[in-house]
Amino acid sequence: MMIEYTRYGVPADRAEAFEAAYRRAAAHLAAAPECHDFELTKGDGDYVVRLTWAADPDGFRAGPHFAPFTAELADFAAYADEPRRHEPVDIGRPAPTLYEWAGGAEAFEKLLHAFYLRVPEDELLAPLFAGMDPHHAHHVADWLGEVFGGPSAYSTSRGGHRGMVGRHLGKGITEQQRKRWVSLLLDTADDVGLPDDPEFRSAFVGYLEWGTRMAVIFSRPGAEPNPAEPMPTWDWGNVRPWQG
Ligand code: HEM
Repeated sequence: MMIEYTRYGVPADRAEAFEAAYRRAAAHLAAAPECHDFELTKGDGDYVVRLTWAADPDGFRAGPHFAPFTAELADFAAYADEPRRHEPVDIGRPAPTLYEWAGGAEAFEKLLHAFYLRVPEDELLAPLFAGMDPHHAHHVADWLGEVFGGPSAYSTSRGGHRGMVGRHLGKGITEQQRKRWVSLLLDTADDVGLPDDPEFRSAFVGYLEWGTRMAVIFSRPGAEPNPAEPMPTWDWGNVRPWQG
């Protein structure tokens, strides 16, 4: 993840026009898959833009969203300093990751092994998984662990997001099968003792809803997922158990 900061020394009488221009420019950032997040902050006499890139920002500069983005800001380019590139520095976290809260690799292995033992017994899911790789449970445990803030095990060994998407192509997963996958996994989570506090479970279910709906989309005939899409990462939502 790379973060870019750009300072704009905008004169007070042009501040309103600058904010309006950035609001329009932001639509092009939002549409660019390389841009993970952005923020405009205002100080005493200047603005600072923070752009957080999920992928190489040079990809954005070579892509279709760059020209309309810069066009919106053309009148303000003279006020901009050179963008400064930063990388996050690990200074520890004030909070556990979802991965740590769940119980780490061991918890995900236990969950997925129990889940895929049940899958062949399920009339809706069994046909889809009939030719399943014998290490499937372990691979999905690596995937979930990485998404929830654990080590990059899936990216290192199975090709990251592109690898996972490729293994759903052409599977034609139905909405009924998706719902069953989620409900069977949640039942299994209860049975293996995954944390059941409301905060953890709401974040966990949030990811499962998103991830399974994406899996359905990737599995449709003729689906053409974007190979540049980065590995998703999931964090706590608005509620955190360790804050009491
Ligand atoms: C959050 C949702 C999901 C996640 C995280 C997930 C994760 C994965 C991963 C990581 C793989 C590749 C494993 C490998 O590297 O070998 C995979 C494959 C597969 N997934 Fe999913 N999946 C999800 C949803 C679903 C759903 C809803 C279905 C069907 C109901 C499904 C059916 C399959 C099938 C059939 C394969 C290929 C298995 C094989 O033949 O080895 N997935 N999934």
